[in-house]
Amino acid sequence: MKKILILGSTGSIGQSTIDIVRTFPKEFEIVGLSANQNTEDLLKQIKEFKIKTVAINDEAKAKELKSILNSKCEILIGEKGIIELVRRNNYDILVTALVGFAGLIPTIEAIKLKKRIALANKETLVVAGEIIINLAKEYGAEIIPVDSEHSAIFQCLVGENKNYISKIILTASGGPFLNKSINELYDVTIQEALNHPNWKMGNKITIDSATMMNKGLEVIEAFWLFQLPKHKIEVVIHPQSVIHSMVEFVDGSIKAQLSSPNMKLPILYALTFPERFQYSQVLTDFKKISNLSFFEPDFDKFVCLKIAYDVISEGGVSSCILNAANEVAVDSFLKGKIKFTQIPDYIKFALDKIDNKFNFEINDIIETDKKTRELLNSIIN
Ligand SMILES: NC(=O)C1=CN([C@@H]2O[C@H](COP(=O)(O)OP(=O)(O)OC[C@H]3O[C@@H](n4cnc5c(N)ncnc54)[C@H](OP(=O)(O)O)[C@@H]3O)[C@@H](O)[C@H]2O)C=CC1
Ligand SMILES: CC(=O)[C@@H](O)[C@H](O)COP(=O)(O)O
Ligand SMILES: [Mn+2]
Repeated sequence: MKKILILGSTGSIGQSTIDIVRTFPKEFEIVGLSANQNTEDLLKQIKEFKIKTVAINDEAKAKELKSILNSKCEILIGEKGIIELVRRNNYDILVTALVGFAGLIPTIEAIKLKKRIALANKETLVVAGEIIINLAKEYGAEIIPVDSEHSAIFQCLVGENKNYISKIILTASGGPFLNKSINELYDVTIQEALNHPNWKMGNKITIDSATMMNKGLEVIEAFWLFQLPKHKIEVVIHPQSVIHSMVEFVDGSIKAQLSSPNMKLPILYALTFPERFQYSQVLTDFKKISNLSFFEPDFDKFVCLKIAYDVISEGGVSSCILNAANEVAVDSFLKGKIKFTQIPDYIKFALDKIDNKFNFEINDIIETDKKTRELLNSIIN
C-alpha cells in the first residue's frame, strides 16, 4: 500500500490521480490533499477518502471550510500550510498536480524528505531545474515525470544507456491554432484558445498549448530531466497526440511510447514505476486510427517556442523570468486584459527588462519571480 499526498487535488491532474486511487483502493491510500480555493470539490474528496489533513491556499475559503468541518479534518492555510502538509512526512509519493510557480517550494520540501515526486508541475523544473535536479541527487529522491511527453521518454529510456541517445523528439499537437495563419491569431477569442483538440486540461496549460509555450516549457523540462544539450531536444508537430514522444538512438533506432491521449496512464506509471498495473480504462484501437502525421513547427508563428529554446542558451534565472512573465500574461489573457498575440510580447519585454543572474540560489528564484510579476502586472493593469 503506497501512501499518496496530492497537491492540487481539485484540478485536472489531481482529479485523474484520484480516479486512479479509486480504481486501485488496495494499492494506494490518499493521506493528504491541497487546493487553491475550490472547497466544494475538496470537501467531496475529504469525505470520500476520509482525509484527516488538507491545505488550502486561499485563507477565506480555508476558514469557511473549517467552520463546516469543525475538527473532523485539520485545515492548514496558505502557502505555509501547503509546505507544512508536505513536511508531515506521512506519505511515500508526492503528486505535484498544482499549477505554476506555487509547485516549487513544496516540491523542494518533499525532495528533502527523500520522497518520490510524481511531477506534473512542469513549472518547477522550468524555474529551478538545476537546483531541483541537484537536490534530488543529493537526497536520493526520485523524480518521475507525469507530463505525457516526459513520461513517454522516461519509458523509452528504461534499460537504455543515456550515452546512446542521439536525440529526443517531443511531439506537439500544435494546439487549436495549428492551421491558422499568423494574421488570424490576432483576433482569436479566449474560448477558441481554450478549445484544445485532444486534451481536457486546466486553463493555464491549455492556453500554453495554444501559444505552444507548453512545448517550450517542456523542452526546458526535458533539458533538466534528461540532461541533454538543447540541440538533442527536437519538437515535432503530431496533431493526433497518439505518439507521446520518441527517443532516437545512435544506431538510428527509434523508440516511441503510444496510447490514446489520456493522462491517467502517465499518472499511473509515475505511481507504480518500475512496476505496471493491469489497467483497461485507457485502451487504443489502431483500427480506428486512420492517420498519424508529423511536421516541423512554425517558429515564426509560435514565437513562444523559440523564446523557450533561446532561454536555455541564456541560462541563469532567465527561464524563471520567462515562466513568471508567461503566468502573468496567460492570466491577463484569460481575464480579457490583453490579446492572445501579446503573450509573447510581454514575455520578451520581461526578459529584456529584468536582469539575469548566473550565480543563484532558491531565494534569487523567488525574488526574480516576484520582480517579474510586479513589473508585468504594473504595466498590464
Ligand atoms: N492537465 C493535464 O493534462 C496536464 C497538466 N500538466 C501540468 O500539471 C499541472 C496541473 O495542471 P492542471 O491539472 O491542468 O491544472 P488545473 O488548473 O486543472 O488544476 C490546478 C490545481 O492547482 C491548484 N492551485 C492553483 N493555484 C494554486 C496556488 N497558487 N497554490 C496552491 N494550489 C493552487 C488548483 O486549486 P483550485 O481548484 O482550488 O483552483 C487545482 O487543484 C500544471 O503544471 C500543468 O502544466 C502536465 C501535463 C498534462
Ligand atoms: C497531456 C500533456 O502532457 C500536455 O502537456 C499536452 O502535451 C498538451 O498538448 P500540446 O502542448 O502538445 O498541444
Ligand atoms: Mn505535456
